[in-house]
Amino acid sequence: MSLQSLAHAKINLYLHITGRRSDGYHELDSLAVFAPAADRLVLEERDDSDGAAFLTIEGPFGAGLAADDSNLVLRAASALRECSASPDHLPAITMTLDKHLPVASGIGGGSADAAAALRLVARAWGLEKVDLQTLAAKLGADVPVCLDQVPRRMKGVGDMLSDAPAIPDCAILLVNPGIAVPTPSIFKHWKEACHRFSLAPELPVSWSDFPDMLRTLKQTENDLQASAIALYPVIGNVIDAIAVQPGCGLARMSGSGATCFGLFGNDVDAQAAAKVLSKRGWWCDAGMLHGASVGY
Ligand SMILES: C[C@](O)(CO)[C@H](O)COP(=O)(O)OP(=O)(O)OC[C@H]1O[C@@H](n2ccc(N)nc2=O)[C@H](O)[C@@H]1O
Ligand SMILES: Nc1ncnc2c1ncn2[C@@H]1O[C@H](COP(=O)(O)OP(=O)(O)OP(=O)(O)O)[C@@H](O)[C@H]1O
Repeated sequence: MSLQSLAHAKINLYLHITGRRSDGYHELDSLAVFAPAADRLVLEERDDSDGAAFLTIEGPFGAGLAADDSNLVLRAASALRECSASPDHLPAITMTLDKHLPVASGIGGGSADAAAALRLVARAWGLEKVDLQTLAAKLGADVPVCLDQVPRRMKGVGDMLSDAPAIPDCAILLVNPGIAVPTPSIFKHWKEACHRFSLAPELPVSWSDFPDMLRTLKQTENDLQASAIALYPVIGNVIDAIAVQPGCGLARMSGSGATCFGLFGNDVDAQAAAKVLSKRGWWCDAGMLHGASVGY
């Protein structure tokens, strides 16, 4: 048996830090959407029935990513194995991760891979009844939202998901300047430099069109953006370069960076901007939002 799934990049259209928990983690309010850019995970059954899971990694961002127990794909398989009544008799599996998303870049690539692994391994091992949302939350803050890969509002530390407003047709450009940004360092800088909590914005049930969505989003921010720019000034250059591309309605950083995005009313403008900015040696990817346009 062979199964496969795409693990799409998660983009935080806005990210407000709304509070702090006793364990040190910050409460967030964010609107997560998914870009067309994706890793691909393929699962194949082996002949053995000892519950073993193997991983091989390939693709443009595969180098330097360990295929050992630290990889979120294998951690997802382990978490599912623990849910089985007969873990040593499950079909052995090999997974191949084709890595197209830059690592540690604010677009939740590892989380998307973990969610894809949960979806595929649960099918391969007949564990579809397992509560994947609970397992996902244990694997990482962004893993629950990556299970369904549709726009969602995220609260808490990413574990409280609710419906997003219906999103109009919209294209997205992703740009990464080639630096890995560790999330803890950005939160640490924010805590020391700013540490002012934001309010959660009011969102409508739906946006009538692209300009309507932009009006709301322009009243929001990514609260981690200033800290990321302070530590990695090139991120500011990337945002400025996206903002001046024809048709760009909003340019902002996703997550804790360094990937930034531009929102465009149509795919042609987004593709043209990707062509221009990739000449600067930056990783660029453009296309229509994945899994959006509900109700349009
Ligand atoms: C910023 C987001 O990308 C928004 O989608 C995610 O919340 C980040 O999720 P993530 O990469 O899975 O983050 P983790 O690896 O769990 O967190 C790394 C570190 O960032 C800080 N951290 C992270 C998330 C959060 N809500 N509050 C925090 O204070 C903590 O110091 C934590 O130890
Ligand atoms: N399959 C994987 N793909 C990418 N990173 C992984 C994977 N498994 C484990 N990791 C580890 O997770 C860390 C974060 O990687 P990831 O690419 O998910 O970061 P991110 O895009 O900044 O996430 P977020 O948007 O949630 O902050 C990396 O430092 C990497 O070592």
